[in-house]
Parts: sequence; C-alpha cells; structure tokens
Amino acid sequence: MIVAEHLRKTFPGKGKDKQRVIAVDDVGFTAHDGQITGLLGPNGAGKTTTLRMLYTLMTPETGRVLVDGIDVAADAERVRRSLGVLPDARGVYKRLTARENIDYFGQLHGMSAQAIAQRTQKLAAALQMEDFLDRSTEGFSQGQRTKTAIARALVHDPKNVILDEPTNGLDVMTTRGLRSFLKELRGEGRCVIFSSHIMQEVAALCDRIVIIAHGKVTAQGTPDELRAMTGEDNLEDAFVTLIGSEEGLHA
Ligand SMILES: Nc1ncnc2c1ncn2[C@@H]1O[C@H](COP(=O)(O)OP(=O)(O)OP(=O)(O)O)[C@@H](O)[C@H]1O
Repeated sequence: MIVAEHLRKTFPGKGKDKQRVIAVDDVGFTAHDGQITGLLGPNGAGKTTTLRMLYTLMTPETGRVLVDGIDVAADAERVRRSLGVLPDARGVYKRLTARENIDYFGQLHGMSAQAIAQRTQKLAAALQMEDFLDRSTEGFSQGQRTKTAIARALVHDPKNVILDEPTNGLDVMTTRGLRSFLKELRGEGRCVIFSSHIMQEVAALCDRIVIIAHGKVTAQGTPDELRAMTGEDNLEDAFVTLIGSEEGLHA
C-alpha cells in the first residue's frame, strides 16, 4: 500500500520573473493492495513529479510518503526494494539484449541466476516478449523498449508497482496486452499505480482514480464515486466536469 500525504514540490523559475513553478501542491491519496490506482491529468498537471516523490527519486518539500507503512524519508533503501518502477525515461541499455537488461537488474537486486531466469520467463510470456527477448535493444520500437523496461522493473517481484504513462506511444494491440498484464498484477494482490492523460485508459482499468490538475488533486474516488460526485452517468463526462476542461485528456 502506498500513502501520499500533503506532497508539495516546486522548482526554480527560469523565466525573467524567476517565479517558482509549483509542480505539486498538497497532493494526497492512498493506493491499496490488489487495486489499480490511476493518476489522471493533462500535460504538466504534476503526475510525473508526484510519482518521482513516491519512488524516492525526489524529496517532497512538505508531506510524506509511506510504502507499506515505511516512511520513505526514514528508510528509502528498504522502500526501493519493494518497488518496481517504470520511470518516464525508459532508458534501456542498447548494447544489451532485452534479456540481458532484465538480467542486469536482477543481479543488482542480488537475485540468483536461476531466480532471474525463472522470473524473466514469466514476465516475457506475460508481456509477449519472446520474439525479441534475445535481440539487442538497439533499434527497438517504443513498445519493445517499454516492455523491456517494465520487465526489468518487475524482475525482483516487487509488491508495489509504479508506472509512468505505461501505454504512451503503444499501438492498440500492445496496449490491450499491457492492460491485461496490469490486471494480472492486481490479481496477484500488488499495489499498482500508473499515470495517464488518457481518460479512456483510466476508465477501463482503475479501481481508484486520482484526478490531478495544476498540481492539485481536484477529485478522487472509485469510478462510481466520481460519477456520483458529478451527477454524470458517463465517466468521461465526469472527468471533464472535474477537471474543468477536456484539453490534453485524449489518446
Ligand atoms: N525539473 C524541473 N524543473 C522545472 N520545472 C519542472 C521540473 N519538473 C517538472 N517541472 C514543471 O512542473 C510541472 C509538472 O510537471 P510534471 O512533469 O510533473 O507533469 P505531468 O503531469 O507528468 O505532465 P506530462 O503529462 O506532460 O508528462 C510542469 O509545469 C513542469 O514544467
């Protein structure tokens, strides 16, 4: 379970007025085990910055993050062991094959060769990677790179999974495969959080939805709760009402 409380993050302004950019402002939510939690918001809403604070890459200026009850500020190392992260930059090693990329991360986690091989086989099957598993990642398509980065992130069997825009740039079939993979992770009881600016995606997958706009949570709840909040039958109409605009919220 991941709990975010009162998170705030600002960046120095680079413009003439030197005004600080408020990327995330008092963001809080709980992502439960065995559920998929979606962060939905338009470009620049603060999703990536929020996720970076969850996965210990950035330190919040205020607030805290608890992962399975452990405060990230108190023991980031321990928290990292229980996290699988797909960051916004996929960055696979291009001189290595997909399998070697996954293997390398497994070794960094101190796994045995046998455990890595077993886990790689399972992930490669679930993500339909068999065709390109032993190819060098140089020249990989975006979908192949994303799958490699996801498998690498999950090699150590983490209980909590954080994915930054996992379906960005993927075709329809790959997206469908990835959706069923996320459902499998949920079925295994993991806590899954992903960000998206595509409302259909969030509507199709999420048990809980956190809507972010201009660095703030504008609404959160189950799809039913969000519909009830707005009086809209259709979840897409509810999103538009809650965000105040549909700009930047389409595929
Ligand atoms: N390192 C940084 N320096 C300055 N400003 C930043 C930095 N990182 C993020 N920001 C700003 O913070 C705001 C939130 O950015 P963030 O990347 O978190 O949004 P996002 O919701 O993930 O957007 P997208 O969907 O476009 O990826 C934006 O205005 C962005 O320009």
